[in-house]
Amino acid sequence: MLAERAYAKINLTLDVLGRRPDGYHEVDMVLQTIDLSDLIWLEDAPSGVIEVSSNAANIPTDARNLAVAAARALSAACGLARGVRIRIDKQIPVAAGLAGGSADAAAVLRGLNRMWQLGLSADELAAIGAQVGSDVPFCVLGGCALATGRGEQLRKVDHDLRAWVVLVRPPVFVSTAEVYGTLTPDRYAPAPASRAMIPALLRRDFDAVRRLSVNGLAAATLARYPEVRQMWQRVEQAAHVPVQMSGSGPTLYCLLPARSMAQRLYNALRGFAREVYLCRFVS
Ligand SMILES: C[C@@](CO)(OP(=O)(O)O)[C@H](O)COP(=O)(O)OP(=O)(O)OC[C@H]1O[C@@H](n2ccc(N)nc2=O)[C@H](O)[C@@H]1O
Ligand SMILES: Nc1ncnc2c1ncn2[C@@H]1O[C@H](COP(=O)(O)OP(=O)(O)O)[C@@H](O)[C@H]1O
Repeated sequence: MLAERAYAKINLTLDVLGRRPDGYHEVDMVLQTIDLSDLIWLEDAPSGVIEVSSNAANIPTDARNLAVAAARALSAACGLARGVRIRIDKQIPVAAGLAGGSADAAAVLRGLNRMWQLGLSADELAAIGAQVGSDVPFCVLGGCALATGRGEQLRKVDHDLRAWVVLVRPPVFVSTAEVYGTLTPDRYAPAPASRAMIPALLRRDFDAVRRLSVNGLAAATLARYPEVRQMWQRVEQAAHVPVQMSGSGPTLYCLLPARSMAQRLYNALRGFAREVYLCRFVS
């Protein structure tokens, strides 16, 4: 039996540059790992079957589970036919823009690489992860990175800015495909915000990082889900600092420079939102 942590991410920036002939969108995003995580348990299954179970009732427990898809992709890439029992202790909210499923998939790739002694490099695992989902390669690497292409091309951003993150998850489930599907060309960014965000991270300029955070999918999600728009307004009123959305949403976040400030905001938001989380950047 082996355990592997699966960390969530937030999008510090997310710019959509255009639509590709394969139906995906060309993106430019600065992704940051945060210390909100699922725990993945892996155990050999003599049956030869890949099985998954979880404490979360709202994720699939068949081949649609991204953890199962990852185990299958890894087996296929290595020409193996081994079984594994996967247990997901879920803490990351589902369909929330925090890459919970991708994080689980990445943890399965890292964990099976150890358990099956495959000796694959992080880059090789990331390439297999790209077959499972656009955000999986980033979740294999973790930390902070610039993600381009459909999100699978990564350049590490080695910064040591410390920041606290207060997350609020409005009570709706958002489909990533649907949000990308409703984007119109007027939402495409002429120049990606990562160009200014990355230098700000590297010089540890917290105020600039907070000011520069953008999300080119936010308008589409807000237009489709009025609950998210409402929550955004309420968080803004309570926080007195900028609010941003992660991924395709609906999770909203505020960045704070100190734990005491983050704790105060967490307490305030708990007054009107059921799902609030206090986290920090993980490098
Ligand atoms: C929006 C983002 C931002 O980090 O995150 P989440 O909200 O999912 O956390 C990602 O781009 C999501 O990545 P991920 O969730 O792995 O996407 P995938 O499974 O590969 O794709 C789901 C669907 O989203 C659309 N899609 C995804 C990525 C991309 N660059 N362009 C797209 O148009 C496609 O319609 C695709 O069928
Ligand atoms: N292991 C998993 N954890 C969470 N969601 C999963 C998993 N496997 C498949 N899914 C499905 O993936 C979709 C996206 O979920 P998730 O990865 O949590 O959100 P997001 O893509 O917004 O970051 C959901 O519809 C969910 O049912």
